Amino acid sequence: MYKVRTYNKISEKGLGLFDSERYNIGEGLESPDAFILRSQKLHDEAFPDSLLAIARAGAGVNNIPIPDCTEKGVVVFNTPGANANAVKELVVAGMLLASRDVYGGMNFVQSLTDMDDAGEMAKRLEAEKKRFAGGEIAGKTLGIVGLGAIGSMVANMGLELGMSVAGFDPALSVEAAWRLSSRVQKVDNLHALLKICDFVSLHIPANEHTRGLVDDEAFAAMKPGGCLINFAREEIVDPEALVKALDEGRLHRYVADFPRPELLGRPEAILMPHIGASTAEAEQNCAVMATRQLMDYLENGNITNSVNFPQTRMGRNGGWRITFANRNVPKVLGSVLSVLADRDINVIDMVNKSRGEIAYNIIDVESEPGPGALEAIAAAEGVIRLRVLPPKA
Ligand SMILES: NC(=O)c1ccc[n+]([C@@H]2O[C@H](COP(=O)([O-])OP(=O)(O)OC[C@H]3O[C@@H](n4cnc5c(N)ncnc54)[C@H](O)[C@@H]3O)[C@@H](O)[C@H]2O)c1
Ligand SMILES: O=C(O)[C@H](O)COP(=O)(O)O
Repeated sequence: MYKVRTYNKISEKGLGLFDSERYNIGEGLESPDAFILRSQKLHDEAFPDSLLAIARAGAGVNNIPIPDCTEKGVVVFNTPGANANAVKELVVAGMLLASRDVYGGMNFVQSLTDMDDAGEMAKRLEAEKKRFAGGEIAGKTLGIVGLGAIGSMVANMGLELGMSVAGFDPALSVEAAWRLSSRVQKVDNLHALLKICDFVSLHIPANEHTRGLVDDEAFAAMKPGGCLINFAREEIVDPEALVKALDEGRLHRYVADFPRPELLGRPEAILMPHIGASTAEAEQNCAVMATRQLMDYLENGNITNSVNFPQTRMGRNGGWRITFANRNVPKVLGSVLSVLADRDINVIDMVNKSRGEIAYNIIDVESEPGPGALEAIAAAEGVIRLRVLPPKA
């Protein structure tokens, strides 16, 4: 029986895929094989020795201590693209809210509780509506920082809304490039992008390279009166520089999914409580993808969409399956194969993949590897984590 500890609200559409005969799923389970979670911060949590994998039902993994996981051989998965449409749709809402005072206008209407004559009310609305006038987004320039799963969708959507679109991404993946319209102008540095855009939307991960990326210099480079949209992560925007840019009127609106106390009460700040991925569809997509990836890893050792381990898959062929993670240095695989050869354990098929300092292997063998073989493999220099899985048709 595998044990999967859950955190946060994970859609039942995903959790329901775990077969209750083989999986025990729940909050606070002791000695879990895996965690499944959303934004739960794990940096201060002790990891049980039993932990093999963490599935993040979502995109951002800055809530997980990835280097520690890698060191311990814990595979971390995320669900690329599964919530991208939900974020894209909220970016449209953000741009509209930044351009027109929809929120102020609605609040004004709801404040007229003392009026009971429809005719009088209509006159008052017509007289006051000029206070809530705005601009259109068609014809404006939208800049996207990060053209991955979300950024590429936002870019294409900008074109459909009649905007000019420019994008900056120094590490654009081939798949993202295929998704992107050829009408998106590629810009080769952040400040050049900021200079030409009326709206700038951030779609990059929070990491050591992006923390504080939007700083005083970035705000100074921005087109005066521009709007910044942040559905990526709070820490990408330097808070002091942001407040200064709003105070000086250089930044017209800050639309963000990550409110901070100093922004409360400021009409230029349009703030949401981290709801970018909070749609039924996105929650289901993420939970289903995370669950499938986790089950395939626990039952077959296959790795799909990991953020710290190489993509590694091999079909089952009836044999016993040995999987192990190792430091990516010479001779480790050779030592393991020698252990098997010395015990006349025949290899049916194998795959060896590496990613930076880590390597991962799947070796299918004809006969069950006994405790002596497994002890010798686990003791081989460089081996971090070993598993053995029974045959499966
Ligand atoms: N508000 C929400 O609810 C919500 C929902 C989903 C994702 N997110 C955030 O959005 C981020 C992006 O999500 P995604 O699914 O598009 O991820 P993704 O991995 O598909 O795309 C990220 C892109 O950013 C690029 N990039 C990285 N560093 C960059 C830099 N310094 N400058 C320019 N480009 C850079 C990468 O090359 C990649 O193409 C996530 O990491 C997460 O933090 C927030
Ligand atoms: O990175 C993500 O996928 C988003 O920030 C969504 O986070 P959530 O799953 O906690 O809503």
